Amino acid sequence: MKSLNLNHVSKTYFDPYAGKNVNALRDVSFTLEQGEFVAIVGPSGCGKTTLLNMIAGFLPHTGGDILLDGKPVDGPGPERGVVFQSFALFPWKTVLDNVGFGPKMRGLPKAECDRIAREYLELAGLGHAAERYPNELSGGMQQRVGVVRALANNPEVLLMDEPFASVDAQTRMTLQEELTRIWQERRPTILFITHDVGEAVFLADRVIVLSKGAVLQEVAIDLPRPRHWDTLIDDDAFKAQSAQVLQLVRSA
Ligand SMILES: Nc1ncnc2c1ncn2[C@@H]1O[C@H](COP(=O)(O)OP(=O)(O)OP(=O)(O)O)[C@@H](O)[C@H]1O
Repeated sequence: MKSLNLNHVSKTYFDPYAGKNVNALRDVSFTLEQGEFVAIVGPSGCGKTTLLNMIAGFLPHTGGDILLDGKPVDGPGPERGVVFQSFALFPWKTVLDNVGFGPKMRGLPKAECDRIAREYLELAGLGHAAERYPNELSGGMQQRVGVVRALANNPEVLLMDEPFASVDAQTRMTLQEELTRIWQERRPTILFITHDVGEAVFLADRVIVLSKGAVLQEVAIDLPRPRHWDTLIDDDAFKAQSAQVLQLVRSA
């Protein structure tokens, strides 16, 4: 992927209860370049999930253009991987087969699917769990499997919608550190949606703040990498950037 461009994108829903249209997104424009890690934050109801679902091709947009390498997005595609908060691993498949599912769907031979799956599991420190079934894993481990399953498809852009929201705070910090480490090693393009300002600043190169369906401001995050919570939690630059983004979200 060279770039993902959103040009003046809007989305109007019809709300059958109120009997009128709701403008969930208005005139949203931004660009994601190859290998960037961008987070989108904003208060509840500002349109984050709607935006991600439209980029994923699950929902049609009602105005503007969404272009992947210049081509309009008009449905889901394998070049866009998606990880949700409530991930669905196949309970009847082992962890190895869950992660190898995408490569298998691409028609690769079983040995190659297993090789790819093992490589990604090792990358996430899950090599030892390859033969287990999802219900034998903790919630944090399942979430890791969900992330590497999406990565094993080798997507050009990874779309993540609050993927760590349902795990405990300790595990969440570990998952955030792991994701930044994997991102630095592989450099996938990532668009990460969260309502957690600390998470957004910790992970991203750039944070886009949404307010009432529109882009309020983009904030560049110039913290050195690799990023670790042990050092950043008390780092003045991290605190200042988090405070800046938090103020924007609170004013949104
Ligand atoms: N299917 C739908 N029909 C009508 N209105 C909808 C629909 N889905 C979302 N909306 C409205 O669109 C707006 C944006 O919703 P969206 O779920 O994208 O926000 P969000 O920022 O992801 O919220 P949260 O952080 O609470 O998940 C809200 O006003 C919501 O009520």
